[in-house]
Amino acid sequence: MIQRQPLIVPFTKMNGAGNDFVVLDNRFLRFSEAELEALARRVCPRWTGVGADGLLALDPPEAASGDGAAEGDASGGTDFRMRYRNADGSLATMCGNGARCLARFAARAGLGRDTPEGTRLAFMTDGGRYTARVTPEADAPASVMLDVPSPRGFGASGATSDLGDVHQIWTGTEHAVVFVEDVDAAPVATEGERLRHDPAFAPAGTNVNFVQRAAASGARGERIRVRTFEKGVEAETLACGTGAMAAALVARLAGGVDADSIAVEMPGGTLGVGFQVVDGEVRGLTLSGPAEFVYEGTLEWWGGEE
Ligand SMILES: N[C@H](CCC[C@H](N)C(=O)O)C(=O)O
Repeated sequence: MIQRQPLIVPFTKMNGAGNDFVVLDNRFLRFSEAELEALARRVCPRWTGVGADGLLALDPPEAASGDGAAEGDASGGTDFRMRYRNADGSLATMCGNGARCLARFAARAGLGRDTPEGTRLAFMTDGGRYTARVTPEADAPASVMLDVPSPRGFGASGATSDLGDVHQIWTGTEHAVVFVEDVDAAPVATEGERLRHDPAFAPAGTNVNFVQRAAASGARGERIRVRTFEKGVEAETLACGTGAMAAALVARLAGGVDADSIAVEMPGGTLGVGFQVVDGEVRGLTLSGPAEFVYEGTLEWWGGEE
């Protein structure tokens, strides 16, 4: 059917440490996966759209039978379903900063359970079931802590780089990690893009993180500096949550950083990564940091492809 009037779509602009998103309340809008893909390509470009690294949609919770990945958690209910599309419309199984922003959006919409420490929420994603805690609205600046399922697939990637070893780890989505002396001088655009397309990561591809360990020798190394080239944005972003976790974990497992709580400085802000390593296994992984509302607006949507 030819649509003669645009649909007026309310949206919220948010960011987590500069990783920015257009957020839709899809409980009411009910856009399909194909529509969300097309919408992401329409609204994420910075000159002709709103400008964002990705599109987030808050969907109603799925029936319990759909929550198969709930990891045997007897209390496996969820408050909502997260959908995420990269700026180019591609699906990412997880976005750490996006999940933190969507948790805050959901808490403000009245979802979750209020406790003295803030609002607790559970939600399903394409990367499994997550829980989050959003600090009370009165406690500015707001911070959101995400509890993250254990990472997988840590090891050598098979890709090579003149910069050194290329590690890989899955923290909800695909990540490569390369250590550098000076992250400010790292060739993020060129070497990041090359590794993103390296056959070792086909067919999914990978996000690529350049990591600088704490400079001072003798320091316990609780701080690292990271810049990330993101697939699906096909550029460096100001911060990446799953990338911060990948960088912190590889720094701990292979980078000589002896800490279970690592501050990850990214160009747009600092994210906190916590975990324990028990018998070589990572447990209790968390990601925390800011999640901010920027503005609300309305989009004109003509449907489908222009
Ligand atoms: N910025 C996101 C990652 C998006 C993942 C995406 N670029 C992909 O894997 O395709 C984060 O905070 O984790």
